[in-house]
Amino acid sequence: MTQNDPAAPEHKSGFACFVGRPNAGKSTLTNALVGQKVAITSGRPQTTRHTIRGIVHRPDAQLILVDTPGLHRPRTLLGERLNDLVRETLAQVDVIAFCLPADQKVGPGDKYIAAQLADLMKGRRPTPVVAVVTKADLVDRETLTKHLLAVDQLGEWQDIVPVSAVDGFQVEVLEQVLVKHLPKGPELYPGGELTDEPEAVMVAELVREAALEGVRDELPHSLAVVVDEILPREGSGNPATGKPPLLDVRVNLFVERDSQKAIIIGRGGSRLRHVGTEARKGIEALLGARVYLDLHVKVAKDWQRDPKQLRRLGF
Ligand SMILES: Nc1nc2c(ncn2[C@@H]2O[C@H](COP(=O)(O)OP(=O)(O)OP(=O)(O)O)[C@@H](O)[C@H]2O)c(=O)[nH]1
Repeated sequence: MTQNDPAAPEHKSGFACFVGRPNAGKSTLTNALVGQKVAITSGRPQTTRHTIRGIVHRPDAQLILVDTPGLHRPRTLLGERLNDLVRETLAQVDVIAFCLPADQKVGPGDKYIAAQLADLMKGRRPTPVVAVVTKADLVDRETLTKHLLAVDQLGEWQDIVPVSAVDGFQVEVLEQVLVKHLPKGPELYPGGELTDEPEAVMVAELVREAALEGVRDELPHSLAVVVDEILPREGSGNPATGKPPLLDVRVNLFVERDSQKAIIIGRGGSRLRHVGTEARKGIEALLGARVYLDLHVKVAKDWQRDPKQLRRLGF
């Protein structure tokens, strides 16, 4: 069947959104579907702060993935804002993928989300929900079967799909299932475009990822990263030869306490230098140019609880 075939199914397009408790594998799955690193994964809970879209292009469909922060019980003002953001997103998408990791029993966090989704499904225009059992590679067949049954009991899902983003198991099947729920429609984004996030947000995410690598405790919730400026350095680069300019990228890392600042910076600044080197590699790949990365660590006391600070930091 060709695209010009009158019997060919019409093109579909729309939005899918991933929800699930922190660390459920939402970002990794988004990346596996889109095939490029657009959302950060740091191995720590609640690191995805921004709604990042990846786009799956197919001849018959365009699937736009909205990767949200985990829907969780709010403990702080930041938590409440994140939940509002999630609910707003959920009401607007065409299909929701509820991620539940196969290597963890269905717990209170999952039940909380299931209850929220059940509420949403009672609405006038209920959004279909597909349950996705992630990290299938981490468990044996028997455990997976038991888990699928437990997930089935948890709510009224349109489909239940086990996947592994790491070995690719059933990732295509999931894509198929999500596309099935999209309405007929034209391409919403021109071909080839993988994300519509502003570059600055992606640069901030790369720095955040590098800064969180290997640090335990409170830090994931207490670190906000804001890109101050991205400027081509004067006199660098040569349009005639196609040599890209050197970019000066200035980034602020906000923590809540002096002790956290010390953790980020490390002894004699060694850790921050390492963070800079790691983040720079990703930013150069992203922007396709050489980068001079200037990192500044600042203390913004209790920023998670202060509405003014939250606004200033972009939440
Ligand atoms: N073995 C295995 N590990 C996975 C898989 N998917 C994700 N992980 C790991 O699980 C951890 C969490 O994955 P993320 O994709 O960051 O999870 P998330 O749901 O986006 O997390 P938050 O942003 O905190 O809500 C990371 O260490 C991933 O490498 C998978 O299919 N198999």
